[in-house]
Amino acid sequence: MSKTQDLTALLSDSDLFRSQGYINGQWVSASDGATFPLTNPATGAKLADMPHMPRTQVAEAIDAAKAALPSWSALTAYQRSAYLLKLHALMEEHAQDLGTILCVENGKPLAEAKGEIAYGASFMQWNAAEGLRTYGQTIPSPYPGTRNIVIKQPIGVCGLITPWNFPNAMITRKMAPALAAGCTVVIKAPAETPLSALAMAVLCERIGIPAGVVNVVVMDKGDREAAAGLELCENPKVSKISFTGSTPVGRLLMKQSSSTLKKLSFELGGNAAFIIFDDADLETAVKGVIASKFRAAGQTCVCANRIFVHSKIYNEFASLLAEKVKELKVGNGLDEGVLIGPLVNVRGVEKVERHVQDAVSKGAKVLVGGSRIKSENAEGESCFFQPTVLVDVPKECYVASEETFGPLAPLFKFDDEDDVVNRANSSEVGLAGYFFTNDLARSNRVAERLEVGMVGVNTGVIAQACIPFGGVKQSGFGREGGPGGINEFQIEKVSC
Ligand SMILES: NC(=O)c1ccc[n+]([C@@H]2O[C@H](COP(=O)([O-])OP(=O)(O)OC[C@H]3O[C@@H](n4cnc5c(N)ncnc54)[C@H](O)[C@@H]3O)[C@@H](O)[C@H]2O)c1
Ligand SMILES: O=CCCC(=O)O
Repeated sequence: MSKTQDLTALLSDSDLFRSQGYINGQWVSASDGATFPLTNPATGAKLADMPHMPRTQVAEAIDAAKAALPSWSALTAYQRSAYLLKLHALMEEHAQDLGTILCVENGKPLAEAKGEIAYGASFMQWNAAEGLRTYGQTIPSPYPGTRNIVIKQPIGVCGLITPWNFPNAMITRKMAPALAAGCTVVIKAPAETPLSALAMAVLCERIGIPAGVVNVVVMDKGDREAAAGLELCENPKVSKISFTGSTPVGRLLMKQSSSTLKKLSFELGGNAAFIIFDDADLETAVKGVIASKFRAAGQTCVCANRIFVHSKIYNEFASLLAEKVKELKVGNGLDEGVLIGPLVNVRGVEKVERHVQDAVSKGAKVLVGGSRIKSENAEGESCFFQPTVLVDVPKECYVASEETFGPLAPLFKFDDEDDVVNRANSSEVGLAGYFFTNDLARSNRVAERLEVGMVGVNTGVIAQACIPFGGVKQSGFGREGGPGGINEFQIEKVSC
């Protein structure tokens, strides 16, 4: 029988732990009592039995959001901004508890989880301010005696579908601009990390956000998840879907939303190229790779996936990187000094293993790591994989074309700028790209040529609430954060 873990024992405010959904200001179980077990990926211990909600409850949440819309959208921008600033303050106050919940359900180390809470809170702060600046326009008219006035209005009820890899920040990145704009929301929490979503609902309830403005529905992966997606896409009361997740699910949601022609913004998968030119500062580049590749154990959409190193510095760079990667301590995210936690589930481990085995079978060599880690106290199968560096990786292998979503750094060799930019661009997705160089002219040239939405120049860290976040090609469309992020949740209306 599997062990259970009492998460409340780790919290100073145990009320933040909730294992029911939140609909119309009420904490509710699945209407038919169905549940699914939520487990800690580091230990396999059961954290809670979560509600496995049917489609009818998603429809109820949509009804609640629709009913709450008139009064929420009628508040002044200043009143909504004040709510967001309160949420920001509460998130900072409860960072330790929110970080602990996130660490235990997702696996990322506690310090990193608390960093995510600060990142998540920054979307509240940014959008509290942006909500005050959703300016309209007056446009000179060609007709005498008239003027054209453009105002911005909330788009309406928004369905927010988010992934498990940033259980807090992917929600706040959508919810904050939606609420600031005057929209109400139904959040479909990821099955792997519902507790962080529900803890945010607790904070909303505490600051008096009215019933129905924020709703959180929860269900396991599979049929009910697909039914929830169908309801959100097909229900005419929902005006907008904001989705972060994989490209295949994005394609499906787009198809499903065509019946009601919803406004969509999609932040989908990536396959970031990380290019190190021969004039780069190697110590800085190594730090950049570690930051980009090993954050969240390699489970971020903007992770370096294909690392291209100029042949003149290839061996030196590989050994510097290997030295640092060997030092990364792997373990339970609650333990002191741990920098790499488990992957979110065994499927994630199997994918990394498949990418390593495929590359090695085609001639790559393992410089560091390369295997699963057997975890002595884990129940069932271990979710830990060694941080890995592969060298001499051939062009034709899975890791060159698929997102690994794990702690695997494959080093490809290149000789020529044109060739490496073409290889970087030879992907059907285009979310983030990175390069390291000390040549200013090249820096401008390569940044413009990379077919992605975001470029890191001499840095492996790009995430900030104040910049437009999003991709091109099959990484999706729409931008979150930045000055335009709130526009995704508004319509422009003209009166002439
Ligand atoms: N571009 C970005 O900003 C960004 C950020 C984080 C993650 N991602 C991408 O997300 C992927 C990893 O996350 P994942 O495995 O959870 O992705 P996923 O697409 O399987 O799931 C994402 C969310 O969609 C839900 N979902 C799945 N099928 C659904 C359906 N039929 N209807 C409605 N909802 C459905 C899931 O429950 C989850 O809440 C990676 O590809 C990663 O690159 C992108
Ligand atoms: O996984 C994708 C989001 C990562 C980020 O916001 O930096």
